[in-house]
Amino acid sequence: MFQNRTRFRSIAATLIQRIVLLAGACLAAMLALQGFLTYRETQHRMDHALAEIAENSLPMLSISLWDIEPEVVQRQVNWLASLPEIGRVRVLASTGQTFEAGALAIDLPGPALRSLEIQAPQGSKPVGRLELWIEPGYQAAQVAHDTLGIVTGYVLFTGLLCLLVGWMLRRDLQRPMQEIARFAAELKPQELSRPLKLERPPRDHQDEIDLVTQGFTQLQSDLRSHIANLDHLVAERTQQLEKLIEEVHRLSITDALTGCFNRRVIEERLPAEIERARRYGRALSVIFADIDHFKAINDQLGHAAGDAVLRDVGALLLGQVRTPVDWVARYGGEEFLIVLPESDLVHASQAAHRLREMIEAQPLHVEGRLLPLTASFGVAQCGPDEGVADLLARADAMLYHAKSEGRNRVEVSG
Ligand SMILES: Nc1nc2c(ncn2[C@@H]2O[C@H](COP(=O)(O)OP(=O)(O)OP(=O)(O)O)[C@@H](O)[C@H]2O)c(=O)[nH]1
Repeated sequence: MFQNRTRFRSIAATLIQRIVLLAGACLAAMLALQGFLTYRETQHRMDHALAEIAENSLPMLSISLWDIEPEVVQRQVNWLASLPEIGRVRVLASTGQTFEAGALAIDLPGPALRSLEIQAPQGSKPVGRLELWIEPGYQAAQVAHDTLGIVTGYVLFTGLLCLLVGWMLRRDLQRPMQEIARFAAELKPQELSRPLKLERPPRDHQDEIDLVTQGFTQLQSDLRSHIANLDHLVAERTQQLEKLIEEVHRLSITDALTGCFNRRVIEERLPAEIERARRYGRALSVIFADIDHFKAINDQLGHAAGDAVLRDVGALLLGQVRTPVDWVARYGGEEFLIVLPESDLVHASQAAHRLREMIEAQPLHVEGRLLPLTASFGVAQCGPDEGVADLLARADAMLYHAKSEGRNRVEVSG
């Protein structure tokens, strides 16, 4: 799921391994302790059994030895040796006779575990001595038997406990943690609203996994609002940028003084207009307008006054054309070009006359003075195969003609 240099192992698996190791160590310690205690208890039990056997055997042995009946004594010794707890039996009679029986060699086990005086029946004097050795195999078997029973219980209990703890760790820790990790790894930025839902048994309390889940949900919500803020910011910035681009574009095609289009628009837009008019068989005309004696205004009233005149004439022209079909551009100096798509020579000529009359009829207010103003116009309609340069040259020739004919005139290229 995750790319990492170190090997992955779940917390639950580590905890289960540690619990099993700890349980093993505890089991071993319990085993040793239980073995020791069982050994002690078995020894005590054997001692007690031995003492009982010896006490019970003494009267019979006393009679047999007093009556000097060796066969009976030997039979009794044999019977004692046949008891499972007894490894070896020896009776030393005061007459010097020895009676022995048992599987255990006498020199192996060391001194007798129990050695008792056998008194004569009347109890006046001893008639012999009874020595008993325990059967080590029997004791070991007893220890093993008792220990095994208890240890089997321990092992079963510990194993069961480990299984239970392992199952709970997997259910309560491993599975939810894996679900959280899988959810986090597969979560896409556009899915931040998808809630993290864990399948957990009902509880009356919260735990660390609930805290992680809540933290994750909080993180998702924070990320969502952060992304929403960013989106909003991007949209706002994009809008500002679009406005700026629009403004930059407007400035790049606008003459700063008059607000008309600049020369660049003439170069870019006029050829396209002519092409469109030709393709659809429509008329297109242009008008050159040039303020008369503008140099005199500059010279007499100053350059600022000249600028004001240019601004006012530009505004007047812009106000009179049929925008956005017709458009006005400052050609240079005090000369304007008015482009009239969809207009033939008659309409263009009428428009030029109307403009001329308006300029003449509205003397401009410049620096508190009323300034009479006229302009000359040259009009031309685009011919069937005519290009931009030829069309402008013809209109310009008409303007030149109007100037030479006395100004404040409209000359139309026939
Ligand atoms: N104030 C101002 N003057 C300008 C600007 N551009 C050109 N001019 C001036 O406009 C004047 C044009 O003079 P001319 O070409 O002789 O034209 P005119 O005086 O109008 O004479 P005619 O056109 O023959 O009537 C020049 O003096 C230029 O310096 C401008 O942006 N502002």
